[in-house]
Amino acid sequence: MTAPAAPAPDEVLVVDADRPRAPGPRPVVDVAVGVLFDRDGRFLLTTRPPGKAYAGHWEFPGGKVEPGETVEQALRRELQEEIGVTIGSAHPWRVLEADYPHARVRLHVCRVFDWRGELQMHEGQAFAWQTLPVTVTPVLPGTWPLLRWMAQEGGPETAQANA
Ligand SMILES: Nc1nc2c([nH]c(=O)n2[C@H]2C[C@H](O)[C@@H](COP(=O)(O)OP(=O)(O)OP(=O)(O)O)O2)c(=O)[nH]1
Repeated sequence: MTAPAAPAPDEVLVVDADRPRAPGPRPVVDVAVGVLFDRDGRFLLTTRPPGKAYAGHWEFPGGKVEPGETVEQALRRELQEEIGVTIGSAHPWRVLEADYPHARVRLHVCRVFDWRGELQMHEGQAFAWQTLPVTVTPVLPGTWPLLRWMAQEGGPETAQANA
């Protein structure tokens, strides 16, 4: 069975362009990212755990898609593993390609309105429920475009209506 074609990105971002990359073509790593809303229309940001690239930077929770997984399955697994919540539907929203010194990633950003469970930070992350403009710092470079898209699109009511 052939893998489904990769979706065209809505935007391509080069991060820290002055820092060296491995020479030659680099594989693109698929990442499932969740914009999780609470009942008050706030969204969740978490910090990148110690030991990872850009540790301590704020991002939307998520992680790499494993072979054979759909984006929704990957997001469900990652959110269970990392923050202890079980999600219902994940609504595909946008795709961002980010070229970092450590990796090239394709972020499949989904919106999640339906989830249950108590937040548990299993990897020692900090978390914050946020509205725009966000008050946490530093924000991961590859998270800024998502926040900009949210600002362009309006509040959570608009997000849910368009999901
Ligand atoms: N989760 C998440 N990742 C993001 C965002 N923006 C962004 O550029 N990224 C990038 C950073 C990383 O290069 C990549 C996510 O990979 P990761 O290493 O955190 O994934 P993972 O949890 O599966 O990690 P591991 O199993 O290798 O430890 O996506 C975002 O808002 N959320």
